[in-house]
Amino acid sequence: MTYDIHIIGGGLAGSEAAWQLAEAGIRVKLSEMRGSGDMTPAHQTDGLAELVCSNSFRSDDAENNAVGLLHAEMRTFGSIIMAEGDRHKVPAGSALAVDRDGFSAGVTARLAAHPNIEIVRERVDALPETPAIIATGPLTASGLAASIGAATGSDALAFFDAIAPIVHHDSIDMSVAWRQARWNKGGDDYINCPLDKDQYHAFVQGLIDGEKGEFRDWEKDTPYFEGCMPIEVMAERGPETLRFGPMKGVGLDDPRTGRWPYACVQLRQDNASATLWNIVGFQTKLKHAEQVRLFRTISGLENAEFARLGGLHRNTFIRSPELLDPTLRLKSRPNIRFAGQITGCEGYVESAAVGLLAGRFAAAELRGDVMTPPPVETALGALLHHITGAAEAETYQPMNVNFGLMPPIPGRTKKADRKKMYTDRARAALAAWMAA
Ligand SMILES: Cc1cc2nc3c(=O)[nH]c(=O)nc-3n(C[C@H](O)[C@H](O)[C@H](O)COP(=O)(O)OP(=O)(O)OC[C@H]3O[C@@H](n4cnc5c(N)ncnc54)[C@H](O)[C@@H]3O)c2cc1C
Repeated sequence: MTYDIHIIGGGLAGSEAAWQLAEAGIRVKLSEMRGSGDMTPAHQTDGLAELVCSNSFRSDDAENNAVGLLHAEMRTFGSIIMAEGDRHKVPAGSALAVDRDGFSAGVTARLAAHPNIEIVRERVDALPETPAIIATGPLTASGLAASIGAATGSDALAFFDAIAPIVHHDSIDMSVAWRQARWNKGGDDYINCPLDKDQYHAFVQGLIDGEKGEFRDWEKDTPYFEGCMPIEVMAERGPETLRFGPMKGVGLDDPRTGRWPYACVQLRQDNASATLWNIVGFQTKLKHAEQVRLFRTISGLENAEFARLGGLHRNTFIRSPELLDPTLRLKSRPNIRFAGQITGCEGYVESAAVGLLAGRFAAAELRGDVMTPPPVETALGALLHHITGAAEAETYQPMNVNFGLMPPIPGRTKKADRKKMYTDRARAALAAWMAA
């Protein structure tokens, strides 16, 4: 097939960009290196849009949370990531969590069946001269990363990211663990494993003393990704840090005591058949044997069998505010757009959203249409401004986003009031932008 645009990388961003372009009638070549003998350190399959760690797209609440609003806006534009996410949803309270294999298979099948898309399993080692979208993510293969470095003239920024462990359900002792969502929001979607005071402090000490993976020289000065911080790094910040983070006991009623536990570990369903559960927020760089030993000190997990253990990887992304224009084009080579986490945005949903924007901008350009970026009042616009470095960048906090973090609106002091105003303002701005 002859094509109008080349997309490199079939992750969340590249898949979404391909879909948006193809739906607009543009012919797309989508190059993905997995399936051709190459692999990244975090992916495990050849499927497109593979989720490399958690199976959650975070809050789906469009009234109270900016990520939820981002979901809603993406659905408005026919997002394939949201459509397949909704189709493969698993219970997770007010969050949208998905069966990762079903989700990835769904995205792969729909892209493969689209008449305007050709998927080629190949690694690309240089930036193309023709119109292209680079969506190779934080684990971009080294040849292309070098080519990007040469074209941008600036050093790539690197940071660490970690993977949480996954447990087989039938190895969890449900006479000790129990099903409940915190504050009962979302029924019994989570499995909870309680820790008493002694157990908790011994666990924290075990994390601090535990043997960790070695750093290589080139990795030593790389900072962590705040939203995916390894538990042992949190433990090192203070004995109570985990108890106020992923090991919070509040809002969880242990049926054996009738009280909230001192600390608690939560597991979230990871596949549709509910045979696999991931330990929420338990990304780690502890050595595998150490992980097994320590996690089995948690009540209910004494005999846990692990489908996957935690891990740690270095990520790469470009300094997008300096390098990209407001429609995600590389300023020095406008035939190239960047999308997804390689732009420095963090999170599955954000990566897909930037893919959606890059796809729509490219489609408009190839058709000869003018397309203005979405206004900053919308969730998509706020994210775009955050990436391209516009003045209002702080209106979108990529991780743990909620409207409470946004700047106060004069005269509106109550949080609920502000949330409603932001939501109403975002909806009006999106409608006006779509109509223009
Ligand atoms: C270890 C790790 C854990 C993470 N955990 C979470 C999490 O729990 N929750 C969350 O919301 N976000 C998480 N993220 C952040 C982010 O959301 C994901 O990285 C997300 O997958 C980014 O989407 P993407 O499309 O930009 O990149 P990816 O999904 O990584 O897709 C990029 C694709 O490009 C391909 N590729 C790379 N180089 C080449 C090349 N030269 N030629 C052809 N193909 C190439 C890769 O094989 C891959 O399929 C994590 C990131 C990492 C690295």
